[in-house]
Parts: sequence; structure tokens; C-alpha cells
Amino acid sequence: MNIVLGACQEGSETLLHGEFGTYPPKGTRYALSLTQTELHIQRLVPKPDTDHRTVLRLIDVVGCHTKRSQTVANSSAFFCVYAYPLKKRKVAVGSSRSRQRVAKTFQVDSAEHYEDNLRVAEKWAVAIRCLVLGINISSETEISRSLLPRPRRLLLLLNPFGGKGNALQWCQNHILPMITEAEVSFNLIQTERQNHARELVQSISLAEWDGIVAISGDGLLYEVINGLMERPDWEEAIKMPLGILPCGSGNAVAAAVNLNAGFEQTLGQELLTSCTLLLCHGAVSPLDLVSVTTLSGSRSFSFLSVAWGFISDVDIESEKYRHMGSARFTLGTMVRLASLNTYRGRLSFLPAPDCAGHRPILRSITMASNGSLPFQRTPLHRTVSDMGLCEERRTFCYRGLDPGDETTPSPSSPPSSSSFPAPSFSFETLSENLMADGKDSREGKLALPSPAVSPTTRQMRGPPDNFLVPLDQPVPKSWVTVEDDFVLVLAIYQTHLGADLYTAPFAYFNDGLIHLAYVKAGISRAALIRLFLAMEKGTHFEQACPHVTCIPVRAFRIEPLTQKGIITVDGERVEYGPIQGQIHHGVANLITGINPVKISKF
Ligand SMILES: Nc1ncnc2c1ncn2[C@@H]1O[C@H](COP(=O)(O)OP(=O)(O)OP(=O)(O)O)[C@@H](O)[C@H]1O
Repeated sequence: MNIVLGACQEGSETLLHGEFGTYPPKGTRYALSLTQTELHIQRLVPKPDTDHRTVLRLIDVVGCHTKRSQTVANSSAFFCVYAYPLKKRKVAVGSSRSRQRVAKTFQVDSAEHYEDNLRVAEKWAVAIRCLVLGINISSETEISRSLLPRPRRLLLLLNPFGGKGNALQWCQNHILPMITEAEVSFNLIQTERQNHARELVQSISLAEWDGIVAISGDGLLYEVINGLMERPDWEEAIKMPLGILPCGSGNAVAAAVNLNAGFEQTLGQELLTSCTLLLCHGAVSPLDLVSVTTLSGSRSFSFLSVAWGFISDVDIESEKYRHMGSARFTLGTMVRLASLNTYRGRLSFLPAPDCAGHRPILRSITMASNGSLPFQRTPLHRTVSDMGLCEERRTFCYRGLDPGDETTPSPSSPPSSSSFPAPSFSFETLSENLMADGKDSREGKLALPSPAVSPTTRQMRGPPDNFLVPLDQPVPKSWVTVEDDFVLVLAIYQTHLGADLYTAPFAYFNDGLIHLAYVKAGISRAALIRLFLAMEKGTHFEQACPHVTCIPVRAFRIEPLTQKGIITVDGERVEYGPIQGQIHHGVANLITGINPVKISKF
């Protein structure tokens, strides 16, 4: 019987081809073709159906098992493919797409003996699982079980009180069945109190696990990361692949993982199914962490954001609406908008030089190389666009600082109103300037700022903060400082701030960047609402709002000058006062399920 191989994606090699029956047996027979990315299923009997074929994308597949008939006399072997493709479903108005489980069982019956049929069924099951796990195979590969790694062992940590409190139910109904189909073995532990997960991961034997997965919101992942960083063997421990299955109200990292796979932005159980699917695929991406230090000397590792002002206010004040799930942030935003606060403070940052290769921003201002006011004549100047403000994404761009920005110096710098030349420097020039700033002229050698280690932080583990100086000292001269009234300051290093807040579309897990955004006082409520509404789709940068600035940086410091306020790190409240952080490039590992090289295929 003929099947049209041309029906497979152009250029994609057919790895396996065969003709099988189905289970339950209804006399139907199918021709199957397996390519690197798809399983093509074409009906042959009773009626060849050349126009209609089913294509299962392997990105939607979690696993494939072989089975035997319960009737001993039956010499057939079976293989069953488990997939969660997007299917249309009717909703109140129109239709939407959701992932629905599909289990397709094929009967291998061409040989007389069961063992021979089993060999064929196993070959298909192994090939499909290799492709799901990203193991390279070609039509030349001798396909055998030895290609597969041993089943992964995951430590699942579940916060029963995360989000609306249905993590356990979702875990039983959705997560466990899927990971069982993927042949992942696991231990599930429910956390009993705050910091339970943090303590647990401090004492686990790393060799026993292939990954730790937080079934929760972002808060539990924060505990896991910091627990691992508190271990004496933190360097090895933090390499443990970490996963997140969204069952909280703040599911930012899950949304970023979902986006990375090229999946549609989604929420709730749909997001959970997508993330569980990706967990089953198992690929791991390096993840940047930001070490965050507060004035009291406490140091923690953050994977998501540091927020001050509007965003942290909403986050913490909306705790009381926790029962609403992620809708708590929408309500919190409305409440906070009604009494919009501004906060005076000093924001300093070390611009990231790497973006200089990108196109420059729309406009720029010039500031002194010591990061102070652009009023004094100093031998070295640079423009903000040279410092890495850039268009580093597909459809939108960073805003430059306002020409009218009050970019303040350290208190000692006398302001002057003189206009001054605005030379533009290349990236190389900027790098030299940064180096010159860090050079100790007396000794003639390059002096990096001494790491921000206070007596308290000396006990902390983790990589040293080479960009930072202690919080009680002025920032290094190569930094830029802006003193103003802010509506919000946000240092973010993931694409999402919440599952439906696509805040930094240009961010990537290990881009080595902190995306520092701030909104200055003067923005109207209407503009702020527009900004947050557009953030759902990630189009807020297209609004060209003059009060909004976003800059890629390596390190930052926030010094509130307003007495009261809220600062959060990854959505968790920390002491209010000066706080600073710096990026540590790719120190952790996140289970993203698929690496970006593969995305283009799907
Ligand atoms: N069993 C528990 N009882 C109480 N608190 C817990 C428990 N387990 C974890 N926590 C804490 O609950 C907080 C919120 O957890 P999680 O992120 O999982 O849920 P969430 O609903 O998304 O909350 P948020 O969005 O505020 O982070 C975390 O700070 C975590 O330390």
C-alpha cells in the first residue's frame, strides 16, 4: 500500500515508516511515518484517506510505552503514544484552543511471534522517546533502548496553599498522570510551612535527583534557589535542574518557559499542562541569577525581579485577594491606581555594554562618565545610547532617557546649567572609559570595585559581587545615577512579571542582563492603565510614553528617599531601604523543556 511521503514536512527526513493496526481493533489500519518533529498518521483501511492525515507534533508528545495483549494467544505487540495537542473547543463566545489528552495505540502484528512484534513496537517507542527528550537520531541510527538515559528522578515540592489552594488537586489530576506517561519517577513532598522547601533542599543528597520542581507560584522556587545557594556545595547544588509547574498566583517563570517553547500565552490549568509537557521533554537552559543585598547585609539570589513602588505595592497589598488567583493583581492594580503614590529616590546602575552592537535607541541624552549630571564639563562623556540602550528585540524598543531627565550627581557634584558637547562614543570607547574609571591611577593597575561584602554578608555563599561596593559607599564612577520621583522601579530578568504580564519581551533566561525599567512621576493614570493593559501582549514599549525608561544593566542600586514603601524581591517583601543587585550569568539551570534551536522547527 502506498503512502505519500511527500506529505511529511518538506526537508524533514523520515526516520521510521510502518503499517499498523489500532487498539481497540476495529479493522482499521494506518501508515505511520516518524520525522524529527512529527508523527504522521494516515488511514489505509477501510478507506485510504490521502486528503486527511493526522499529524502529531512531537513537541505535544510526552511519552510512548509498549504494551502486550492480556490474551496470551495474541502475538501482537502494541505501542501507545501520549500527546497533549491543542484542539479547538467551543466556549460561550466563539471557540478557543486548549490542550487535550490523546492516547493513540498501534498494534504491531506483521510477525508471527510476539518477540518479533515487540522488537518493532520497542523501536518505535524508543525512537519517539528519543525525539521527545531531544536525543539526536537519524534514519541511520541503530535504534535500541541503550539510546535512552535512565528514567529521570524528580523531587516535586508542592505548596498546598499557593494561589487558590488547588495545587494538590491539580497535581493529582494533571501533573502526575502526565509525568507517569513520560516515565519520570518522583517523590512528592507537600511543604508544611514557609521556608520548609528552603530547609529541605539544604540537606538533600544531590546525586539522588535529576531535578527539583516547584509546584507552586514563584515564591517556592525562590526558596529552592536560596536553599541551594546556602549549601556549602552551592556551586554544584545550584546546577541542579530546576523546574516550575504553575499552581500559584504569581507564575512568571512558568509563563516565560511557556513562551520560550513558542506556545501561546495562556493561564491557569492550560499553562500548567503546557509547562508539564515541557517538563516531560526535559531540556535545560542556563538561568541567570541576581544577587541582591540590603542595607542590613542580607544577601539573597533572585531569578525574577526587584520592585519598588507601584508594582511591589500591588503585589503585597493584593495578598488579601489571594483567593482570586492571578486576578488578585488586576484588582490590586485598580485599587492602587486610585491612590497613586510617587516615591523619591536615587536609582543607580551599571549599564550593560554588550548591547552596543544593536541599533541605538530613539533618542539619548549625554551624561558624564562618572554617571553624574550632564552639567559639568568633564574630560569623558558618553551618551546613554552608547551605554547599551538598544533595540534588542523583535517589535519594540527601549525608550531613552528623557532629554529633560534630571540625572543627578552624587550630592557633592555642583549642578551647572551650561550646555556641553554631546560626543557619541563607540562601544570600544565606552569600554575604555569604563576601564579608565576603574583604574587606580596611583598604582596604574585596574581596580575592580571591592566586592560588596559587609561583616554580615561574609558568611553568605555564592559567587562574589564584583560589580558592587558596599551599600554604605557611593556607587563606582562608571555607574549612572538618576534621582527623581518615581511611580515605580522594576529590575526584571525574565520576560514575564506574572503569567499575563509580558513585561520584558526582550529578556532571555541567560542573557546576562537585568532589564531596569522605571516610570517617573507625572505619568497620568490613563497612561499607566494603558501601559499595563498593553503589557498583557508585550506591546507597551510601542506606546512611546515619555515617562517610561528601560535600560539593560549589569547591576543596580535603589536608594529610597521616601520614608515608607515596599520593596519586593521575586514578589517577596524585603526590608525597606537601600538595595542593590548584580547579575550572575547562567549560574543556575532551568528546565525549559526545549531549547531555542528547536523552537524554529515547531
Ligand atoms: N505550607 C506552606 N504554608 C505556608 N506558606 C508556605 C507553605 N509552603 C510555601 N509557603 C510560602 O508561601 C509563599 C507563596 O508561595 P507560592 O509562590 O508558591 O504561591 P503564590 O500563590 O504564587 O504566591 P506569590 O505569588 O505571593 O509568590 C512563599 O513565600 C512560600 O515560602
